[in-house]
Amino acid sequence: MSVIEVDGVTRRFGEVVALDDVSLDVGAGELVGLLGPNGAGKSTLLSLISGQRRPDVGTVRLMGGDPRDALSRISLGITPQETGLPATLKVREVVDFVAGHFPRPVPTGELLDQFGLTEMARKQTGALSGGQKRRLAVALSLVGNPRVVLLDEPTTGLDVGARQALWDAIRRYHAGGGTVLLTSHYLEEVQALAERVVVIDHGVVRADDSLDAILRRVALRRVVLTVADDLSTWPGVVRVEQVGGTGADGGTRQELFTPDADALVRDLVRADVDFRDLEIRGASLEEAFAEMVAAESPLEGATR
Ligand SMILES: Nc1ncnc2c1ncn2[C@@H]1O[C@H](COP(=O)(O)OP(=O)(O)OP(=O)(O)O)[C@@H](O)[C@H]1O
Repeated sequence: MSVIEVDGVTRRFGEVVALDDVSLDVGAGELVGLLGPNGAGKSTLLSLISGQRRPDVGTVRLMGGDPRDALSRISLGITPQETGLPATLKVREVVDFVAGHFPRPVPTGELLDQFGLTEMARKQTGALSGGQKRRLAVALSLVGNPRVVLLDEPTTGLDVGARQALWDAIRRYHAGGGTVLLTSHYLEEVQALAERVVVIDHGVVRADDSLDAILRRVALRRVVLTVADDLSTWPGVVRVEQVGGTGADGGTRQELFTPDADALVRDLVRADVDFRDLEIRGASLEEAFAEMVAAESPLEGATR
């Protein structure tokens, strides 16, 4: 069953075409990563799915109904990019307040526990750090026991530990049958969580496929080894990146990009090149993304 159905949707803001004939179907229980550079149209798409805006052309269905109808949204949780929390309410009070709007909320204590917020339950939200506020904002999207959640850059601004904890919470929700559509500028976040990736750029869907299939589109493999020789002009090596300093034996850790890792390794062995600690890696989502979106795309530095 489709939880989200976006069919031939165009949305303009004046002269700007934020979404251009976008179609997207998300089935129950899917975890979909929506990836795109700044201004690609991701937030606009989420705002149409959550009924905050209407498309100019095309249709959007949420749980089979009109997302502008409150009944369709009863099964929806959402964490927007920026969340305004009432600064003088305590964490527990905010959770209770939001829970009060839903027929089957997650018990407040349980939710606080899941998101590591128990110790700050009595703190006013105005006294929380940016990362704690973000955790609370994502927790609030799940308080109503939703069947689907829309997370707009859920872990922006979080440190590594807090991000991992949030990923675990998202995974748990998904493992329990929940449907997730998340946007992220962190490619490793999409790679870590999503089973399916939708790449959007300039309002157009550029790719919509399983994470594995998207990664397979990138032809290059990475052969990582420590070697003293300069292999940048070796046949079959497209590019070399140095990934570590020079060791006592004169060897440096190098990453060789090649279309055929097997052939390259066979050649190196045949030529008796003295390498060690060989590793072969597939493409990263970052490389796949760069191939799909124009080189001058403003996503530079997106893997912060
Ligand atoms: N309320 C608005 N008024 C005018 N233009 C808007 C409005 N909201 C979005 N836009 C424009 O629509 C396009 C898509 O914006 P959107 O916020 O959906 O992109 P995004 O992919 O979410 O970007 P980011 O990653 O920076 O959050 C941009 O060109 C943006 O300037």
